[in-house]
Amino acid sequence: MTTATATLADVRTVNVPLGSRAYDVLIGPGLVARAGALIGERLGPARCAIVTDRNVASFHLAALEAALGADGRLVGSIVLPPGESTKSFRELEPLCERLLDTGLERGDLVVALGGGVIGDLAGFAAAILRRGVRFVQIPTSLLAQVDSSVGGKTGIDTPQGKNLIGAFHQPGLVLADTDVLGTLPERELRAGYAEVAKYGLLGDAPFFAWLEKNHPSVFALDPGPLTHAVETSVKAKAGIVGRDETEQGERALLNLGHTFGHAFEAWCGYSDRLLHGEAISIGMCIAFRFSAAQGFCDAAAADRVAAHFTAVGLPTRIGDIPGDKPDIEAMMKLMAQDKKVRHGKLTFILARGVGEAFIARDVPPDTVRGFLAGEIGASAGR
Ligand SMILES: NC(=O)c1ccc[n+]([C@@H]2O[C@H](COP(=O)([O-])OP(=O)(O)OC[C@H]3O[C@@H](n4cnc5c(N)ncnc54)[C@H](O)[C@@H]3O)[C@@H](O)[C@H]2O)c1
Ligand SMILES: O=C(O)C(=O)C[C@@H](O)[C@H](O)[C@H](O)COP(=O)(O)O
Ligand SMILES: [Zn+2]
Repeated sequence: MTTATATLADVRTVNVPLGSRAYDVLIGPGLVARAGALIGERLGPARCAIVTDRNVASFHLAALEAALGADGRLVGSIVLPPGESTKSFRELEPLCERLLDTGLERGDLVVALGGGVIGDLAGFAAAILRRGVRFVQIPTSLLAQVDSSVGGKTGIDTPQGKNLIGAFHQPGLVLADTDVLGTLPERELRAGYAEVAKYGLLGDAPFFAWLEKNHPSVFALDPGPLTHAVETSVKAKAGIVGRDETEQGERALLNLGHTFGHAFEAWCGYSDRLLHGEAISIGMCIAFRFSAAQGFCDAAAADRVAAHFTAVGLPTRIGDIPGDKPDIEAMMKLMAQDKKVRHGKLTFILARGVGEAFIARDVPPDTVRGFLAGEIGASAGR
């Protein structure tokens, strides 16, 4: 599914400025077919082990194997089950052993070909294999192209909460081939769009306004608007990560909607019932409604956010989650595991308006409990 006629002139490059660990994110068509040469130019003659999932493999693995096999650098491909539940200890252990069986050395490369699940899992395996081997991200979902492949957060989920076991481990290169999005299911495209909109909501009001107008072209995968949306997102993330790699401060803004959203995902058992992007769509709407309830922003801003997510077909309320409704005490327990908790206090990303998110470190649990109980109550019978 790559464009044979695409040239490197169509490719945008965003640098993630991390000193000795800086790397490029290439965005554009035809990158999978050129992966061998692009990796060779930037990372030298390393050998590669591909990690992917069954869905992605069925469309794109042969092309990547051909690209990496051409110059003899491919040592093997590992194909895992698709879905969030793959981001687990259950899959991590055999993955590490299979990677060791390929004989991959520290200077070699784990190549993650897939969405955020494969990127997070394979990146974490690379971080702990032989105490750290290099890795390359080839993100194949919209979510992975705009968010998870950039910034070095890797890890797995546990019943206690999302991404609670993991490491910061930066990739050496990211190849975001926009052609591969052509095979992504519509629901996954929508879920990834929630993270695109996040960049507008957290710090770029003009970008959010652009999305309100241009979202049909993004969903149609029109190359110009699609590349603009991916590049704007990656630039925003690269800037934040470059200033605060390990989330001591500003990086927490990228967590807008996630304290609520992660708790919903855990409640749903990390299943297809609720995708990550859907969970954070609801989470961002709640964060804006909560901000309005606390007097930080106008109710009109919260309405505007929900109206846009509704327009693109994303869920905005707890009542949009299929099945039984979350239990408030279970939610509070899950949110208490959030990695932003400091001295036992919950941290939320709230907003003064569209494009004006801020970090609120001192939100009293009872205020959150009361508000969220109201959101859950309002969803009853929906
Ligand atoms: N590390 C980070 O900074 C970061 C950022 C955001 C999200 N995440 C994590 O990313 C995960 C979600 O990622 P996701 O939405 O990509 O989910 P995913 O990896 O499960 O991919 C979505 C689905 O689409 C399929 N798919 C992917 N690319 C395809 C393609 N081109 N053609 C056909 N099918 C394709 C996959 O097989 C899967 O079924 C979550 O675990 C989330 O926590 C991490
Ligand atoms: O890169 C970041 O920083 C983010 O917060 C991006 C989020 O979209 C992503 O879901 C991330 O995995 C959440 O991180 P966590 O530290 O809350 O697990
Ligand atoms: Zn996210």
